[in-house]
Amino acid sequence: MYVKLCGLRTGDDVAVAVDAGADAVGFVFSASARRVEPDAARRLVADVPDRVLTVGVFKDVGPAEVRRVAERAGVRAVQLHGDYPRAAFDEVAASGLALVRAVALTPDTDVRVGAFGEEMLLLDSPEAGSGHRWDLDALDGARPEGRWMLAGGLGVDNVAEAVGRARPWGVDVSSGIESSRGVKDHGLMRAFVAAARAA
Ligand SMILES: O=C(O)c1ccccc1N[C@@H]1O[C@H](COP(=O)(O)O)[C@@H](O)[C@H]1O
Repeated sequence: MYVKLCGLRTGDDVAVAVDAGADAVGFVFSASARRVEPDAARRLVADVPDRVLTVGVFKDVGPAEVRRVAERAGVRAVQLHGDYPRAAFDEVAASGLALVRAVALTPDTDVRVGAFGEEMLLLDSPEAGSGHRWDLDALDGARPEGRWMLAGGLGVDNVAEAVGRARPWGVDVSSGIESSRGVKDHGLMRAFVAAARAA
């Protein structure tokens, strides 16, 4: 089970995520209580070993700005939330960044992993980063195959049940590992990785 911990903001957050065995860590560059400045993220990214993927998270930000911020921060991948055309993905990928396509599941969602050139697909709630669950029954008949992550209101207490129902390749979490909005709880971070791996 691939595990991404998102919305990290401090050096201690990063150290705990790496020590807990996260596969990927996310830094939010869009409007959010979790937003970090690119230069601050660059200092955090410097302490992440190569085995852990660093992901910049963007919502409704144009491809040129995504590239500029991602390159400034030094992340290796970007996660794009919003109504991006295929050309925007291609423009970002041309700079060598790996892509995570983040979508909410609707009847019109293209759930084929790689349909927009992405390495990973993220199925999230319609309100990204809200901590809200979504109806996993919607996956019946629309379940992706391959490298797709489940997100949206996951936490230590429900990740096993959610994985059992959705059968994702990976999971992604932000709100569920916080003590208050934007403040990571290091005990919950460790417990989440363990619970996801045991699921
Ligand atoms: O966390 C945010 O504020 C955020 C802002 C803009 C785009 C995405 C954001 N968060 C992403 O939401 C999912 C899961 O969130 P949660 O566990 O339900 O809180 C995760 O991929 C975050 O990167």
